[in-house]
Amino acid sequence: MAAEVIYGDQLALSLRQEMKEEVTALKEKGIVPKLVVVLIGDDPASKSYVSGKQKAADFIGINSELITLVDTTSEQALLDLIEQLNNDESVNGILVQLPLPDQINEQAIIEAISPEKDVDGFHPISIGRMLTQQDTFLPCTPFGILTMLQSKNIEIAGKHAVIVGRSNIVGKPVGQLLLNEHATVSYCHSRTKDLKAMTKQADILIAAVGREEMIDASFIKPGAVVIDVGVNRTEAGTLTGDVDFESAKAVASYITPVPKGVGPMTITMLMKNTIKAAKNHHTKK
Ligand SMILES: NC(=O)C1=CN([C@@H]2O[C@H](COP(=O)(O)OP(=O)(O)OC[C@H]3O[C@@H](n4cnc5c(N)ncnc54)[C@H](OP(=O)(O)O)[C@@H]3O)[C@@H](O)[C@H]2O)C=CC1
Ligand SMILES: Nc1nc(=O)c2c([nH]1)NC[C@@H]1CN(c3ccc(C(=O)N[C@@H](CCC(=O)O)C(=O)O)cc3)C=[N+]21
Repeated sequence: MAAEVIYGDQLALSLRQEMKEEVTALKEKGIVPKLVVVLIGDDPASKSYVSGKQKAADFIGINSELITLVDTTSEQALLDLIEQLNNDESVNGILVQLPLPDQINEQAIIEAISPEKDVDGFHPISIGRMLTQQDTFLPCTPFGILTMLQSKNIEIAGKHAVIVGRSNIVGKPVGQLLLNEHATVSYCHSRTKDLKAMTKQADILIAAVGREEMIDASFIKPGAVVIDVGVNRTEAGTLTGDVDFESAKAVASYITPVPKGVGPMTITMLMKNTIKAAKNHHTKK
């Protein structure tokens, strides 16, 4: 039997509709959530992501501002901008699009953003809070994946989740969120000896590598849930995931497509975090 496809774009739309109503109600109380996105350089993939985010913000009624800087911007200039945004009472969320050019230390930038405005959930304080299961901004892609699993009532507790990829923004935190939901979690990466032997054990398989269709049916246990995080641009210019969708679909129980899978959910959770930041700011005043 073919897997059920979990369409992130459809779930994203219904969540955005709910958020739009919530923002309308907040505005009646004088609260207007505001997100500032800082984009350095003119990488086409980054631009496409940023425009998706702006569309979502417009739809929901979130005030979003894009600051574009040249790719020769110095680390100090970016730190100064962040300080200014940290001190700006009207700004609730700050996102600096990654990756950054070589002259800028990424970790220094992530740590400069006020944890109260860290809607990406990348600050060490946010990560520490996630690890210790305190209230925080969850990183958007892992949060989106969890929301997709929950939307289908997919059982996580006691299941073996295998994550392929251990980046700070996707692999590591998605494993942590699934651990918090009581999964047994294994991480695989470029030094893993026998990848297929690992992925074959997965009840929930998360592919977050960035290699075009590297996971085909032969890596998947029949009936597994397959979440494809990869967004790869092919030579032909189309988008494809880390999973060979057609072959995987024949053995999995659930599968996410690319595009229209995890990507739109990442953006949606960013909006959710921005609304949360605005509400937090208001209750603190
Ligand atoms: N849909 C969405 O919302 C998002 C999608 N993405 C996409 O997800 C993918 C991953 O992104 P990101 O985590 O930032 O990428 P990174 O490049 O930071 O991490 C890739 C990970 O894959 C591992 N890896 C590389 N080659 C292999 C291999 N042959 N076998 C096993 N593991 C391997 C690396 O291992 P090692 O650590 O040993 O180097 C690393 O941990 C990309 O396609 C990206 O575009 C990213 C963010 C959001
Ligand atoms: N500070 C920061 N935060 C991020 O969250 C962040 C980042 N930097 N840098 C880059 C990655 C990548 N990422 C994506 C988000 C949405 C889609 C997405 O919506 N993709 C659509 C397709 C979009 C298209 O057509 O180009 C889809 O999968 O359907 C993709 C990729 C967020 N990232």
